[in-house]
Amino acid sequence: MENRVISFREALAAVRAHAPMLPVETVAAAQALGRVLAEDVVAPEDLPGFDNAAMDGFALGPAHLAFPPDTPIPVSRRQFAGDGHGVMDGGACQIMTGARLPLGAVAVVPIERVQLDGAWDAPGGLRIRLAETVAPDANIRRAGQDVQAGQAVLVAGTRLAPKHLLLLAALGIGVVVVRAVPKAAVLCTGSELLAEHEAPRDGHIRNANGPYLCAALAAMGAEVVLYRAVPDALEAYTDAVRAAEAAGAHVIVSTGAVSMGVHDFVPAALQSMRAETVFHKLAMRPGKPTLFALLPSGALLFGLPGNPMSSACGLRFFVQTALRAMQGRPPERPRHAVLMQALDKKPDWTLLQRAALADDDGVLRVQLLPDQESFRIQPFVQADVWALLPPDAAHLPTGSVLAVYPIDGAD
Ligand SMILES: Nc1nc2c(c(=O)[nH]1)N[C@H]1C(S)=C(S)[C@@H](COP(=O)(O)OP(=O)(O)OC[C@H]3O[C@@H](n4cnc5c(N)ncnc54)[C@H](O)[C@@H]3O)O[C@H]1N2
Ligand code: MOO
Repeated sequence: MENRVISFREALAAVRAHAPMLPVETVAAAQALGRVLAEDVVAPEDLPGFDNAAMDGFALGPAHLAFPPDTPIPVSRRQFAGDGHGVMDGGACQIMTGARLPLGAVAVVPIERVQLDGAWDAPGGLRIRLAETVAPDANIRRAGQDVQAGQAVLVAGTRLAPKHLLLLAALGIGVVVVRAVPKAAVLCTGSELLAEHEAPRDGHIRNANGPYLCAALAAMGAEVVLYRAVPDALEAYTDAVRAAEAAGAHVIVSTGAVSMGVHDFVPAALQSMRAETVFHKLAMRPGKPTLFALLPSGALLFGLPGNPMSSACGLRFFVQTALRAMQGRPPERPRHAVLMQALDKKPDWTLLQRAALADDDGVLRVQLLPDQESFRIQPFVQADVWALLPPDAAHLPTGSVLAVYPIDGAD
């Protein structure tokens, strides 16, 4: 490990470089929500699969389009969605939205644009008159107009959202090749910690980080295989790390005990386990004492500082970066927003501040919230985004453009 205090960007790059790619597996597309594609998806067929009507109305042949206005055209057949292809036989064909276009049809006119004479089941049958010209191809959805067979429709690294399942189902793709679900463990250190249901005792606090980290990891697509509160003792911590490895965790997230306190034993515990510490201490806030280590088992260990915002920020940026990289996802691209207040900041430090976003007549504006200390939970709850104040600036004037990141990073 370098002894130098490294930058936020260098730390992100180090996490990305050390994150191992997870193996691939094949799963049912219907069960694949939130999973990450390991391969491009190529359309096996056209969408639509056949020429069909876009409106309920009448399919017309080329001769009908040339008729003078008001010429009666007999309706000789009907075509419903689900029918096989039929053939035009000289008359018009009453057709329903989505029904396969009969061979020889060149346009569809909506029912409300024609005058109806007679009735389908009456003697003499149904005739239509066109009040206006109908253009060739009108209201026809052509095969392959949406997707063409052989086209790459989804790229490897895509995290499957409901919209992707729509496309897969339409194309009849029942299975997809995805990355394994990353397994995570959450270890919260601190002899002061109580479970959330316990009554407060003198000097104790409730373990707030644990439930948050478990929920945020699940939202990021990880499976939490172990969650444990760990008293302030080195052996209890090493036991918990071993239990996390035994549970198959690819990523172990611990909170607390990484700073300068008498009980800040995480660095020593990792040394005793022969872990390789990649970094410990960053020029960033919150999260200055953040630690990242590689365990001999191959698991990644994130030692996040105990303050709730320091843990939340470390999970949001470092653990999320690792989970993305392990699943072959590209690095996250932030949005950008215009800063609404001027500020001075410590040069060389990256600050990640809780902020509100506002859409001001199409311009995205970011307002940093007051009270940014890392013990405060309330501004986090009120925030829409983390706003990144870059290290190269000591003064940020109003109107500066900042990168902003959704607060939970669960996309
Ligand atoms: N002398 C120094 N003191 C501190 C420094 C420093 O550089 N020199 N750094 C400060 C910074 S910055 C941070 S961040 C914290 C990090 O401390 P630790 O990671 O060692 O964490 P703890 O001391 O265990 O806890 C810090 C704080 O967070 C509360 N906490 C811990 N776990 C939880 C939990 N699961 N849920 C809710 N709250 C939790 C804990 O009670 C403490 O108040 O160190 C500073 N000190
Ligand atoms: O880095 Mo600590 O997280 O500033 O409070």
